[in-house]
Amino acid sequence: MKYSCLNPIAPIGLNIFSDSYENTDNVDEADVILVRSASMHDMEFSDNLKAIARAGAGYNNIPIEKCAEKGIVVFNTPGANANGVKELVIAGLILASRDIIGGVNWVQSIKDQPDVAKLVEKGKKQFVGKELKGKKLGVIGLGAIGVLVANAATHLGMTVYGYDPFISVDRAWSLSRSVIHVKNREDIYRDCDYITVHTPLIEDDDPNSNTKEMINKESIGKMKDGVVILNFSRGLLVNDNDMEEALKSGKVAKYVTDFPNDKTANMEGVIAIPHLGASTEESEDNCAMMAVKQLMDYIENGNIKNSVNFPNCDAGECVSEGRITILHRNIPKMLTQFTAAISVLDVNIANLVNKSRGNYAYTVIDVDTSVNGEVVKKLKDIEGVLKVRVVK
Ligand SMILES: NC(=O)c1ccc[n+]([C@@H]2O[C@H](COP(=O)([O-])OP(=O)(O)OC[C@H]3O[C@@H](n4cnc5c(N)ncnc54)[C@H](O)[C@@H]3O)[C@@H](O)[C@H]2O)c1
Ligand SMILES: O=C(O)[C@H](O)COP(=O)(O)O
Repeated sequence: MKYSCLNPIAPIGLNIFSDSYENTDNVDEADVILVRSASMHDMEFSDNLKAIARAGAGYNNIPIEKCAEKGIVVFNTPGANANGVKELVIAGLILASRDIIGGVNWVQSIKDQPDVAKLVEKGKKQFVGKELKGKKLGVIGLGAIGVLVANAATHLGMTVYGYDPFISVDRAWSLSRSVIHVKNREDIYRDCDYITVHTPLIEDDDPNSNTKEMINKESIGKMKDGVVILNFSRGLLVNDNDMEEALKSGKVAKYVTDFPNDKTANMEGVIAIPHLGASTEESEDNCAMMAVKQLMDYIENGNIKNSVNFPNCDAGECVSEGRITILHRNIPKMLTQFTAAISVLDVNIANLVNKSRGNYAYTVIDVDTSVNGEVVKKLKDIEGVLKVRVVK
């Protein structure tokens, strides 16, 4: 098996690959690809490519539908970098409230003058800030990161409002009881001094699901004067023109973003961080290890965990004589056709697992004899089959 990395991936993760895996710089010959934020939208994928692992959370840099159509399973590593982002969000809250950046830059500007200590005491009043304790924080999106941010902020003495209409049961369990559950974004807009967004970038006609540019003229208009907005999710969650106007008028006091661009990097009132949320040794290690383990389990056993375009499926370790995996469309009569194709050739099915997700489905078939090319050909010829792989 050959793997290719489109971004630097932490060695502790790559070292998990056994001797059966070798690195290649030629993406066209790779069986699996590891990626962080490199855009894959303009890439052509070879027929040999079986899986892509995003060592991170957001996968908007990967064309997941196009991959599904080619039978390429795309994984991400949910939660693996959440603590790194949480800590930077807390730093963002503090940077927006205390003029640490202005103060530090000012000290640099006076450092060659005589009696710096005296100048500091005289000049520090220009950098007076506010405390977070007692302020209201709205967290939109209570996933791996949002929950950690919400919980941490309660320990800073903030009153925290949380909004997520799609929150998972596990996340709900881990959310502090001190977090106030709100059922619509408007409550957050109306009441909060700080608003932080932790949803994926989603473009959808349904305004409840859509997150693209959810921070815009209209939503900002519903917010408190002097609100602070933090965006450690994706730049496109915010309409930059509307933000510029709101910063100029003072409606928004500060905009903290981990995704600066040509416009926001030049805007007054913006604290621009160069996408450092997950750039900690710990997060990079966690993501790399999780990504490699998921890829190996898929290659060696056909198991799918944390895919973003195919259903999760755990058929266990492959102990039977043969195992075939089939990525296919989620349409009627597929299983009947698979079993028919296999039984015609006198092969006995020992175990079968079938899972579906939206338009796509996945079937793992364990057989009592080793799999021959004829079986594979018969399966591949079935309408709706996207990829057939002999795992063993
Ligand atoms: N700055 C960074 O370096 C960095 C690092 C990791 C993740 N991210 C970004 O942060 C996002 C969130 O990461 P995560 O690990 O918490 O992901 P996650 O999948 O655990 O959580 C996302 C949450 O958003 C919720 N959600 C989806 N649509 C929503 C909507 N319309 N309104 C409210 N909530 C909605 C989901 O229900 C889910 O609970 C990622 O998608 C990525 O874009 C950035
Ligand atoms: O979605 C993510 O996981 C983050 O944006 C991190 O991206 P990175 O791996 O390029 O730092």
